[in-house]
Amino acid sequence: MNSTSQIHQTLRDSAGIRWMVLLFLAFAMFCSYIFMDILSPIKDLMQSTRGWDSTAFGTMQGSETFLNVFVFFLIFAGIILDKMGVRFTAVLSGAVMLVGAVINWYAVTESFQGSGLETWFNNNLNYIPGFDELGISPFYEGMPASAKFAAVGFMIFGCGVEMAGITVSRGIVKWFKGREMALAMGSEMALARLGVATCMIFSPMFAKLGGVIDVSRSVAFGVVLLMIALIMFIVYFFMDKKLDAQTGEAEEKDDPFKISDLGSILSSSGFWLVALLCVLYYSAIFPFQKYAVNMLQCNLVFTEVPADSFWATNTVTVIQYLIMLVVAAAAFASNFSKRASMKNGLLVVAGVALVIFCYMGYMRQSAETVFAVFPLLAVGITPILGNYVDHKGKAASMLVIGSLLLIFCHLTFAFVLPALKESAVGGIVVAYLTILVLGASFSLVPASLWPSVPKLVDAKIIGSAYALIFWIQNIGLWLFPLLIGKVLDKTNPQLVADLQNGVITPEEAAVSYDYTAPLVMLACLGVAALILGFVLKVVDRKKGLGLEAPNIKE
Ligand SMILES: NCCCC[C@H](NC(=O)[C@@H](N)CCCCN)C(=O)O
Repeated sequence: MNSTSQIHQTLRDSAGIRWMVLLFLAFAMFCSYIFMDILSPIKDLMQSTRGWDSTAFGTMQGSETFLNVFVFFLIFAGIILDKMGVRFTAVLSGAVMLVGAVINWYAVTESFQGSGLETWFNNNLNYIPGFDELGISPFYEGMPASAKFAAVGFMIFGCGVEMAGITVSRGIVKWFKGREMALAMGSEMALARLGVATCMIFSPMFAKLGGVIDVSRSVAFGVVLLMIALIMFIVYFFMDKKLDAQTGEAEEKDDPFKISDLGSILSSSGFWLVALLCVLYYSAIFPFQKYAVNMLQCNLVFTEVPADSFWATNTVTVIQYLIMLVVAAAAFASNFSKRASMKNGLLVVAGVALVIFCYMGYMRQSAETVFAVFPLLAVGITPILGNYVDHKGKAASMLVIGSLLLIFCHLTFAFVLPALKESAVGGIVVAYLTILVLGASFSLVPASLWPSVPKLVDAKIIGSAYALIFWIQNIGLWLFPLLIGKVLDKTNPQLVADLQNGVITPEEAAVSYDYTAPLVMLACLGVAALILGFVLKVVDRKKGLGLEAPNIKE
């Protein structure tokens, strides 16, 4: 390298540094995704130890999006991002997530029970004028105090995590535009999915550690990870500062945010189609994810493994997690291997490890470990599909295929799985296959949707564009966990009555719901997303949006 090219080299021109920056951002998102779903695999324990029924659980989970949607926090987050820049917003989002998480943790601790704070929450927040009338209050009369306070923490965390999401997206565009942008976004999402799988495995383990159930241990684990996420963002802060010093750029100063920028985003039909498709698709995935473990518990018969069996030990949990890392690492590495034999070898290793992972999940007879395979497939293939979008394009077609697979999976869960309840092996096999196909769908849509946004709006307003899409998406993410909880209670009236009258225990009730109605509702969202996908293909052709074109011109 001669001295002139050294002078023009910036941090982002070095592939190693660029990918290291991605690692910091992605690891922070990995930690936040763990926290986001930390209570999902222990819904049954929340019911049996804290008295959260489906409505309380759904309301508390839905609160994550409350401030973002109804107080328009996400829109402000977009403005902060475009005004203050990526690095400031990254650190701010890390701090906000941590504050919310600590509150959430305290709410589910033993110390909260019987405290003055618990009494206060029991006596207050039972009626929120305006919000109650509109049916959008994140609290209701009779909601357990711990669920109310946890909801307060979770809504603060929700502001931080969504702010982090748009910030990381803009950060990736800043460091990777014109390079491997979709692969980088796919890799970031892959690590986030690994976070969800990690949480599915470790959250129940921490809650049941030492044979004593304490749900707050799981949340504490998430809080520690969020501290690490904040450190990652701080490290990113300094690297990003150095990049700006090298390039002499300061996007936020050169291109200050103007409210009129929002107008130019909103007048784009392509933007609207992508935003609507996003809300429909994600509403059928993330809210489902919060109930999926419980849905499996209700639709499959799990035989408790004897406490002295090898399959009941925490060692198995750790081994299974290591196997999961092999699946993820081998599939991920296959993207970067130039030799076909090496690539295929890595994919075979990933496939074999995946089968072992599934077998272990079956032997452990727990719904959490069966569902843990869902994000795992996405870990492996999201980067592969991102790479495909970078080099071959076809993003709009991938959105259509992803929606089709989504419909197929929710209908299988709704009608085929309950029919196989008596078949111990058949039920699990169908559950695994359907979860894997859903995982493929969950790779196709995100890998193609997010890298398409920079094609729809001007580069200088990308932060606001992501914020607006996230805001629209958050309306669905707020509504659907709540709706699923309500639909579950409404379509299981006998179970709810038996529980109230003490005919069945909370433990029995927790695993006896009929999930058909909520699943059909989610399949309908898939149908609407599919229709929008076709419309988007037509609009893309007519307006030449370039959604089917590759990101990298070769
Ligand atoms: N760089 C891509 C960022 C988007 C990833 C996307 N996340 C979201 O859409 C979040 N708004 C959702 C947060 C979930 C709330 N429970 C993803 O595919 O994960």
